[in-house]
Amino acid sequence: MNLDYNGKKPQTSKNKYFWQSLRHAIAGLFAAFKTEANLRRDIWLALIVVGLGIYYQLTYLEWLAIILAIFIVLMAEFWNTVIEYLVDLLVDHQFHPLAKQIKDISAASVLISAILALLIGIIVFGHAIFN
Ligand SMILES: Nc1ncnc2c1ncn2[C@@H]1O[C@H](COP(=O)(O)OP(=O)(O)OP(=O)(O)O)[C@@H](O)[C@H]1O
Repeated sequence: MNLDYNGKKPQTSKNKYFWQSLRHAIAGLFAAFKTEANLRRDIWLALIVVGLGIYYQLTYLEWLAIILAIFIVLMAEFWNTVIEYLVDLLVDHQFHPLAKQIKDISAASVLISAILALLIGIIVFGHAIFN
């Protein structure tokens, strides 16, 4: 994680303007993509799924289901990353049974979202391929 602020005083007060909130949210997006290999893998998978969707000419409702599935998985990955950082901040990488439980349950939420995406993918592409 890059914690170098180029000598500037880091901001710890609330954002005052929308563009400030947006800039920090985009910085968070880049930070997550830079550090999380799982997130980068999910983006590649999502791009492949979108390519297949274009190839099989999915309907309006099928696209809706696929887009929802992709964003639910990404949201779960982002929250999992947040929880991992929070736990590391709290226990400073020391072993703690509760830290393990929190991280494992958080990882389980990603697994559940991935199962949902897989089911949606099977239903949508199964229908598109065999009909
Ligand atoms: N402080 C800790 N105390 C106890 N167990 C921990 C601790 N930190 C990590 N673990 C265990 O190691 C696993 C991996 O932790 P880590 O923070 O590296 O997640 P990760 O490999 O980035 O997970 P993911 O694959 O979901 O991104 C956790 O699921 C947990 O079982």
